[in-house]
Amino acid sequence: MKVSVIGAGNVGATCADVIAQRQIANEIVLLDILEGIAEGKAMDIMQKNSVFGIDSVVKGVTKQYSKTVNSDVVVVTSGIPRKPGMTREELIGINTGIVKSVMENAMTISPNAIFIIVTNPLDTMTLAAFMTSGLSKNKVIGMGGALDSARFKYFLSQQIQKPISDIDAMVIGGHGDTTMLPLMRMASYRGIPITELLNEAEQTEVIDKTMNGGATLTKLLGTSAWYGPGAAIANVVESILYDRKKLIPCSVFLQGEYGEENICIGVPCIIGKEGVEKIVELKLNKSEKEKFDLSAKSIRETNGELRNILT
Ligand SMILES: NC(=O)c1ccc[n+]([C@@H]2O[C@H](COP(=O)([O-])OP(=O)(O)OC[C@H]3O[C@@H](n4cnc5c(N)ncnc54)[C@H](O)[C@@H]3O)[C@@H](O)[C@H]2O)c1
Ligand SMILES: O=C(O)C[C@H](O)C(=O)O
Repeated sequence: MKVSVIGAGNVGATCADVIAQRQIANEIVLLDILEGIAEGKAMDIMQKNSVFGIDSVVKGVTKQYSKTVNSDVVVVTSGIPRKPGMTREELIGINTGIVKSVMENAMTISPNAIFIIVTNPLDTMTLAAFMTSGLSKNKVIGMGGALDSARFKYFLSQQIQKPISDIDAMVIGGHGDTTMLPLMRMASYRGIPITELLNEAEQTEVIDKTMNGGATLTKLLGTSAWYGPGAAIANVVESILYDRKKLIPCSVFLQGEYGEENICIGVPCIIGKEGVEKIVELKLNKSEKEKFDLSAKSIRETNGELRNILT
């Protein structure tokens, strides 16, 4: 099984490393436009593989799309990350052109691949990849909700002082500081509703921390995060390659689901060998639906800018 990762920066290289370490794919190609960076990171990962006796092969290339031929999954991590104080939406100008050109180059050489878009602003870049590629909607998956849900679980575990693996929780909506919708009503600790364990103020605190999770890390690191993102991408890749049919919130093109159309936004999806195999429609209550609608409205505003850039 072959995975290509386009953009060998912090997130792309970490994702390749996790995929290799967990032996999710036997062949991983890292590609970047900067001379030598992908080759160097691939060599470093291979030397780490040598320490642990891992046989997944990681190759690094500069601009050589021919090496990505017939990939089963292509991960798009190319693009500029935000700096402290910025929003993800501010990246739209430069990242749209990058995502468009990467899709053009990668899809002709891997006609059967499923694409995972990571570049920010995530929901709008997923729409850009979908619109400019002409691929079917099941083959273009935006990774945002998988990471946001991981952060939600982390902050819940901190608040209730219980292990992360005992917590189940999901974030839907946009992958933006103000557009995320952490579903507190559905979060649980081993089946016990979290709403029975935390008072309203504590719940609000966890929601705020989750929504600002990316911004908090960007402030601490001076650039955006990579360990959580790399792992969250690898989880989506694994569900596709092994047809695990995991329920993962992903940004996908909606045509009527959740009352929305012609937009990519985070919703729970069954992810398997066909990519997005099913969109699961949760019964949102009035307040959740209002927040989801506001999230979609805000993404549409950014999508308006996208249409201006693309025309
Ligand atoms: N969706 C998410 O959950 C999530 C999480 C983290 C980061 N991100 C986004 O992912 C992107 C990458 O973040 P990062 O921290 O790895 O940034 P980075 O700067 O470390 O790496 C980006 C890499 O992309 C490369 N690149 C630029 N243009 C390219 C092109 N046309 N073809 C191939 N490679 C190209 C750069 O040379 C660089 O190596 C950013 O847009 C960031 O906001 C999204
Ligand atoms: O916060 C960012 O800009 C990067 C990414 O979207 C994240 O959530 O870590």
